[in-house]
Order: sequence, then structure tokens, then C-alpha cells
Amino acid sequence: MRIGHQPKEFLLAVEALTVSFDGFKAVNNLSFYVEENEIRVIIGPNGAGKTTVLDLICGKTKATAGSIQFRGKELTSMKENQIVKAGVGRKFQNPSIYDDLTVFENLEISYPRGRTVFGALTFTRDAVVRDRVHEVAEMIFLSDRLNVKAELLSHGQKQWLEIGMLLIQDPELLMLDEPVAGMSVSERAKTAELLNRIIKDRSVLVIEHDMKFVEDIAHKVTVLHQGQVLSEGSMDHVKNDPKVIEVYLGH
Ligand SMILES: Nc1ncnc2c1ncn2[C@@H]1O[C@H](COP(=O)(O)OP(=O)(O)OP(=O)(O)O)[C@@H](O)[C@H]1O
Repeated sequence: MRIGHQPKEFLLAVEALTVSFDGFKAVNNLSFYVEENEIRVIIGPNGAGKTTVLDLICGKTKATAGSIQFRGKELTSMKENQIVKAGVGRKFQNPSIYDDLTVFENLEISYPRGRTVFGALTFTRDAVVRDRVHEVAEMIFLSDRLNVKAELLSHGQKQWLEIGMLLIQDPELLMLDEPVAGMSVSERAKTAELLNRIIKDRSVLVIEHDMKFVEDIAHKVTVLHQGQVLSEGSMDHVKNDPKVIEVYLGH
């Protein structure tokens, strides 16, 4: 019997999650809960298990024990593509965009197929897709770059395009691994604005090392250390927590 938390209230409920690699527990009895419309940031020293947590949620790595409930569905028993269909989108550190295609085409090919019931009415579907591409392009600050080949975009614009390729699938949970790495100060500020805008319809789970960016976006911060939660709460709370200063922020 579960005491305390009622997972139904949460978009994502990770409970007692563990993964062992040859006996080494990269994630060790980890529990945390993400609410709807929340931006949660996971921070922690190198090797704390942050990327492994995202790998477990998106099904890339299989858990040794524990549970990941997303909208009441158990993700640990699902395949990667089923998890995507259930509404979980994941962006990796390196953009996986198609350099030879334009911004428009990159967004267009990411539009989910088979979800609509238009059947033979291709022109109706085309119009719907086109409208959605324009809507997403606006969100990711690329409205005036739609006909530009992706290879010509700046590093930051490439990162936004990949976020757009996930947004067009309308995930309820979007997971981002160090989204502002390599970005300029102004691109970081725009990325914070972008994330704050898109959580109207979803939650975002971010791994990040840039503390200024974390302060700008985090509703709540989870500090990982050796595969476990070291501290959790507001940015103010965790940055003043002596345990966090000792193992992470003090370095
Ligand atoms: N497939 C794997 N096989 C064996 N060990 C692994 C595997 N994946 C991760 N690890 C180990 O698990 C630990 C956690 O790694 P992880 O990449 O999740 O850390 P992290 O917090 O994301 O670190 P960083 O900030 O450096 O990206 C590390 O010691 C890593 O070597």
C-alpha cells in the first residue's frame, strides 16, 4: 500500500526506480513526482545518474526495479515507440535534425502520422499540417527561416528546431538534456521564454548545469547524487541546502 502520495494527481510518478549496470546502481531507489504544467530541472554532479533517469523514462534503458507511471500508464513495461505514442518526447544533447532539409520540411516530417481521420482528403490534412508547422515555427523563433536549410542555422536555432520537431507531436511530457549547452546569452534567454510558454499544455523535465538558466526556468529542482535524491524543492531551497553546496554547488 502506498502512503502519502497519490500518483494519479501527478503527470509523472517515478517510484523506487533502480537500474544496475553489472551490480553498479546508477539509479538507486529513486522517487520523484512531476505535476502538470511544471518545469522540473534535474541537477547534480557528473555521473549522478541524470541522463540515465531520462533513458529509463523514454524506454532506452530498462529498469532493474521500480515503477514509472505516466498518466496512469506503467512505462517500464513499454517499448520506446509506445512511450513516444503515449506522449513522452525526448531531446538528446546533439540535435538530430536533417541538415539537407529546410526548417519547414524538418517540422513537416515530424508531424505524427496516422493520428488523424482525414483518409483520402489529402488537401485537408496538408492544410492542417501547414498550419501546425507555422504555429510551431513561431513558437521556436524560426518563422522567418522556414525555407532555410537546417545546416545554415546557428547552433541555437538548430536546438530550437529539434525542440519544434518534438513539439509538433504535442507531447505531454518533454524531456531535454542540457538544452542551452553552447548557446549565447541571448539564445539562453529566448530558450527560457520558449519553455515558459510551452508548459501551458505540457510539463517539461530538463537536465541542466547552467545555474542561471535553472533559476530562470525551474518551478522545482531535484538534485541527484549517486542515483538518489540529495535535495528537492525550489531553487532557493536547494541552493542553500548544505548537502547540495558540499557535493555540487561548492565546486
Ligand atoms: N549503459 C551503461 N553501462 C554501464 N554504466 C553506465 C551505463 N550508463 C550509465 N552508466 C554509469 O552510470 C553512472 C551515471 O551516468 P549518467 O550518464 O546517468 O550521469 P549524469 O548525471 O548524466 O552525468 P553527466 O552530468 O556527466 O552527464 C555513471 O557512472 C555512468 O558511467
